[in-house]
Amino acid sequence: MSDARRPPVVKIPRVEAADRAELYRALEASLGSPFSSNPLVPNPNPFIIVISGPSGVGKDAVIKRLREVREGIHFVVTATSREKRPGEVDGEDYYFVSKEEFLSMILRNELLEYALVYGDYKGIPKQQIREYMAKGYDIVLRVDIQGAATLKRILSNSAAREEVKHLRVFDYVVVNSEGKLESSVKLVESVIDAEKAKVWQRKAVI
Ligand SMILES: Nc1ncnc2c1ncn2[C@@H]1O[C@H](COP(=O)(O)OP(=O)(O)OP(=O)(O)O)[C@@H](O)[C@H]1O
Repeated sequence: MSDARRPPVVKIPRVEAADRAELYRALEASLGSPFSSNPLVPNPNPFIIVISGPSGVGKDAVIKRLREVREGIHFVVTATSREKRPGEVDGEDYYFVSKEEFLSMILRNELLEYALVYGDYKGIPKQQIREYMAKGYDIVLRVDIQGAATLKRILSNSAAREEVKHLRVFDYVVVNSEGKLESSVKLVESVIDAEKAKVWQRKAVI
């Protein structure tokens, strides 16, 4: 075997000192072939994206299109105590529950965030988020600006929580300009992709 075909001589780090990925890389390099075709970097964490903004800016339009163009996202269906309107579908538009049921969901701490809007309760069920995150889905939540501020506080990890006082509520601003829905949705997709490619990923604990 000529020198050119021989795997390069690689210094193997000390087992006690090196982390597992470092050790695998060194062993693979010295053998000249990988142990497995699986990447060493784990899959990115499922991601929670909160879409918020004043009424009429196009939140629903952006979410509707995002669902059409992107796989692997789950749009959380809000629970509400208001009456179902004609044409609305339970489990699709909202989960319709009685006021008593809603209050017991609050007591059982089953809601990530809730609000009383014109006498009716609206809230985000935690179980749905847990279930879909466990399956690897990214989660999309749609809330008003007040809800976004609450979620930012809840979803930020404890290290970030200390800084939150100095941060503005939002991480990104997408301007949904008149007639530019496609580019708005593309920008939202880029935000998701960039966040998932981060070395230090956010990890929401629900
Ligand atoms: N980029 C855009 N260009 C033109 N029209 C748009 C654009 N985005 C949304 N719209 C239209 O603007 C209207 C309001 O949008 P949408 O209902 O999605 O807003 P929203 O933020 O969800 O509002 P609300 O909070 O009141 O429910 C809809 O008729 C929608 O089709």
